[in-house]
Amino acid sequence: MAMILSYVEPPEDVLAYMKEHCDVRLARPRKEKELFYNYLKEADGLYGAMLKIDDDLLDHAPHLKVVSNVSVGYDNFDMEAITNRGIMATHTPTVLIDAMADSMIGMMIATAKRMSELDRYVKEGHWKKPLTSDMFGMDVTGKTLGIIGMGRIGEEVARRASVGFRMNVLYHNRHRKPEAEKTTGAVYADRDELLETSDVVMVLTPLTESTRGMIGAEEFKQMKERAIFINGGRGPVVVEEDLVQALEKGQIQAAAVDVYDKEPVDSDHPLLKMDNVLTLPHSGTATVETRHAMYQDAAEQCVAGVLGQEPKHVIKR
Ligand SMILES: NC(=O)C1=CN([C@@H]2O[C@H](COP(=O)(O)OP(=O)(O)OC[C@H]3O[C@@H](n4cnc5c(N)ncnc54)[C@H](OP(=O)(O)O)[C@@H]3O)[C@@H](O)[C@H]2O)C=CC1
Ligand SMILES: O=CC(=O)O
Repeated sequence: MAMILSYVEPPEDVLAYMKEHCDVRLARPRKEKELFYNYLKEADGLYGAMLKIDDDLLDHAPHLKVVSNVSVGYDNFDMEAITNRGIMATHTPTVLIDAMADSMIGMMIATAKRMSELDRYVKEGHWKKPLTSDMFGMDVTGKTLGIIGMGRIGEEVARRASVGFRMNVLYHNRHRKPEAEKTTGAVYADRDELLETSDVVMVLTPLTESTRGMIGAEEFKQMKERAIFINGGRGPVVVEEDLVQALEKGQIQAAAVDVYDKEPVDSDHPLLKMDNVLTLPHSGTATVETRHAMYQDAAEQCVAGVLGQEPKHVIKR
């Protein structure tokens, strides 16, 4: 019987589904290192999220047919190492789109309206008189949203923003998307135009060699002084130090961050000390329904892969 090694704990029903088709072993690569590597020697499928899958790991996995990520992002995969060995890589691009788009809109509204700051203001007992203008936020309705990396998730953000909030939506990718322009109302812009004219700049690219560090000091300088910056893609797409400096210098108004260079983020990270920064714990898809759907989707693909069938979302290089 084919064996899947899971390094995450899937919901019970998902685990039961996998067990109907395969032998399933659970082991954590750090906490149960020896056990993990023992199972890896025999594994046909590897199931989980965030673990670096590279030559070092694959050298211990001679039978592996499929690596299944419980996420859409796959920057933890060394795709060359994986495909050179004839292993399939899969991910979960469809089931999380709405949850993630909702989170991006939520981050935009919460930051523009200074909601976490005001929440603390009330809870800490400072609300003794009507709010003064120094505590006011910014409207988003009718403003300009710039999306860098308008893919599956970005398109849903664009749709929500243009229909729901009557925002002018600009986007920048390496390639134009004429169909998506028609269905979402988003307008293509070059990077400079997007950075210079957007009231809210949102980053939703994957982490790749071409996006690493793509938003840094120069890009923050180009943004409006009242701009809100939101990173929902991956931490290293943004030069974190430059974001901190841009906020300290008042080059931008505020930020919302769901992803960091190092996760979990250190508790003394400067971003965590700033009132005008909403800091979330990589929780863009963290709803009961969506996380369950991601686990199930990745499980179905892992099972298909080890049984010699074609999984739904094989990552093409
Ligand atoms: N915070 C969270 O919890 C979550 C984060 N994510 C992150 O969001 C990312 C996006 O997901 P998804 O929308 O499904 O991905 P897609 O692949 O559908 O979209 C990514 C978009 O980025 C664009 N892009 C890629 N490279 C560049 C570049 N160098 N410059 C400009 N644009 C670029 C691509 O267009 P083109 O190729 O034309 O450039 C594409 O339109 C994931 O890879 C993941 O990192 C996803 C889910 C949850
Ligand atoms: O970060 C989450 C993902 O699905 O990618």
